[in-house]
Amino acid sequence: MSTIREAGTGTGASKVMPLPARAAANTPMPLEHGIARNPGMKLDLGFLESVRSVNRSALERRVASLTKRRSIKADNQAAWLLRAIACMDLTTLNSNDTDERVRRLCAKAINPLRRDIVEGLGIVGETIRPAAVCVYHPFVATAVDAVRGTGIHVAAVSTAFPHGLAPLSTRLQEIEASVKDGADEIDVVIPRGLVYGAKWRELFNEIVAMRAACGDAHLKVILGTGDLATLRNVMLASMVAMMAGADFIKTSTGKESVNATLPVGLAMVRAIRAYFEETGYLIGFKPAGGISTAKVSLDWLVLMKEELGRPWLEPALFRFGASSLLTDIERQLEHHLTGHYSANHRHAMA
Ligand SMILES: O=C[C@H](O)COP(=O)(O)O
Repeated sequence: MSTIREAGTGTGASKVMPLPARAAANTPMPLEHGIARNPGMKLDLGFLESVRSVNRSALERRVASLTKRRSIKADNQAAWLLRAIACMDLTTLNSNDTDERVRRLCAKAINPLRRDIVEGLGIVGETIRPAAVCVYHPFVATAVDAVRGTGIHVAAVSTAFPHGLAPLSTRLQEIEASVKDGADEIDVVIPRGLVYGAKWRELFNEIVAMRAACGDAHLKVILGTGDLATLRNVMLASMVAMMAGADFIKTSTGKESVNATLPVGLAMVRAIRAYFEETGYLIGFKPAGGISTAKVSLDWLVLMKEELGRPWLEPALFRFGASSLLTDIERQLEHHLTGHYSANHRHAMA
């Protein structure tokens, strides 16, 4: 088996998005020294009003060209799939979650691939693990305990996930409780009604308060894009979240009838680019919900590389929110090595 090349080197000559002069002047810290945390900015209603409409068919055409044109094969594909694991928030968000299930999820995160697959790929001794496990608040302490010392983060879905329909004070208390229990990252949901009513200032103020409640924990803002009706709403909600200090913007809870789709993801990625051009800050992106196949994960990675560039193939700026993706990636890697697929139950999850 030949050495696996680093993911991100094999789909062509895409460059990191050029740094515009204005952003270059504002960029607070070069990438090689880490990514400066987005401090947010004042709510710019003028900018929001200037966004007229978003051309859905142009986004769909762009997605089609990216996913059809790019074909990632063999060793190169295995490398990209390992990259997908490293950029994963391995998730369990079920009504029947238990401490025991969360411990099993964490055990899988610590050893995401079977030993024979690790040996076959020639990556013994390399640490390839999901960036985080993602759980409901009551399981944060259990997860923190289970992954202690591994470098895996614990993300908590707080703020009355998945609907966000509790008083703001209750939602802020939930964030504070998750942080107290040791969560490194907090995934919050926005009340979608604030978007329908174009209550941008109220939405902005809520997210500012959530960011304050997070303290040092990183804030991922879930838009629930399947509920937002228009791509313009998706763009505007993305901008408001970033202006309010989001570290990441995230598509979906996994509980909407439509979750992460590539064209909607592209609209959010373009909003990240616009925010970068305005402020110089790099915001992370997390598609989540319904991403369950290795093939689709490759489409998302290609989209990130082509639209934003190499920094967005790192867990600091890109995550999949996924409960079953790891199972399919492990199956595909086994197929890559043996030419055979095994049953899903041979790749035990939580
Ligand atoms: O945030 C993550 C999602 O809830 C996971 O959704 P999924 O179960 O469809 O992978």
